[in-house]
Amino acid sequence: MDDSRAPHGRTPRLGVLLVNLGSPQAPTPAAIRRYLREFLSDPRVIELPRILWLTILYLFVLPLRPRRIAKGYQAIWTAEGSPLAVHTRDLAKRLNKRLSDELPGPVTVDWAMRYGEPSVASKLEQLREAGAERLLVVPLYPQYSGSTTASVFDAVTRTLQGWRWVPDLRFITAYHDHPAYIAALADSLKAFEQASDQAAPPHLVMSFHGVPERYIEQGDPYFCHAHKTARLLAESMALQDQDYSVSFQSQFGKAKWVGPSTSETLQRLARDGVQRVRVICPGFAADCIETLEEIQIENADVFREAGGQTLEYVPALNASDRHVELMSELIRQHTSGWPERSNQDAQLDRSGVPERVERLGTH
Ligand SMILES: C=CC1=C(C)c2cc3[nH]c(cc4nc(cc5[nH]c(cc1n2)c(C)c5CCC(=O)O)C(CCC(=O)O)=C4C)c(C)c3C=C
Ligand SMILES: [Fe+2]
Ligand SMILES: [Fe+2]
Repeated sequence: MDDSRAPHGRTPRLGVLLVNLGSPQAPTPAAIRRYLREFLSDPRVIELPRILWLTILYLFVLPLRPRRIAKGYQAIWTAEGSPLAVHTRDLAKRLNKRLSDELPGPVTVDWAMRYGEPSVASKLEQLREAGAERLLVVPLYPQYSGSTTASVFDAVTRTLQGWRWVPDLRFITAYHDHPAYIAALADSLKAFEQASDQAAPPHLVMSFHGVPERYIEQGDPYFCHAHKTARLLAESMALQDQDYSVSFQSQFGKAKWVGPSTSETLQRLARDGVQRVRVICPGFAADCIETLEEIQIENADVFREAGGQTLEYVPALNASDRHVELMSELIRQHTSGWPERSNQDAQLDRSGVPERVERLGTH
């Protein structure tokens, strides 16, 4: 059991951990297999009877899928690694600088991946070493889902179970309707519009990652969160019903997923004579295989094959100024008024402290 906290005398630090989903370490079948094994073994992600699912996973998914999707990862991979990891890292770096300048007390902003590297456990350990006695965990999922957000909660609390002295802990469960989030999305749409040479903006598709329909029936708020984000974004852009569609992408497995699916939506629009579409994926804080490959490459083909002309993809918030702005506002709101109960309070007036307390005291 780890039992140290910051040695007394050091100022207690606020630790902020941004957590994203995770990505393979390399765009190779072997690395993808390692990543999928961890990801798809999480019972929060696949809610099938364990033995049944593990049989499918080991007999079919892990032997076949990594090779099938490796090309997709190779198409989006950057010199610095997986886009999801690169953007998440850059966002954390920029936030660390910004909040260190702005917040009154010491702060460290860092990032971790729920699956793969850098792990939640290793980053929590580092924050503890740095004296972070207050900890704010920010899963980078605007819309809550048990399959994503709650799984980050599991990873954090599993690590803390091994600590003797746990930090003061706060956890952001969702920010799907936060005005700063909606403003950031609207701002990136407007910037995209200004850069475009077309007079009228094209039909907007708001595409969210899907989840199995059964999860929603059983009480997961994800579908409602996604629709609320879409409505608020449409309102802030003054869009009429016919100007935009809401759809769900990245279906996985045989179960029925929430719909309508993004590719069917694009086919329907093309059949209805829509020539140009603009796609935004508000549920993805950072670009990744699901946006850069599935939307920008695959679904652009789907749209053209159905008779459409151009699909423009609006990049995720990534490490942009508007994302830094949104995150610093969220973090400020969730940490303001957080009392500094700390080791410093425990620096007792030692007069009259019994010898045994003096000897064992961690103060
Ligand atoms: C943004 C929210 C996400 C939800 C909700 C979500 C649910 C969910 N995903 C799968 C299966 C897969 N997802 C994969 C990739 C992936 N998923 C998200 C986000 C959400 N998933 C991100 C950010 C990524 C990208 C990772 C990257 O490396 O770029 C994959 C891996 C790729 C593939 O094999 O197609 C799978 C598998 C399920 C089953 C699920 C809901 C239960
Ligand atoms: Fe996913
Ligand atoms: Fe996918």
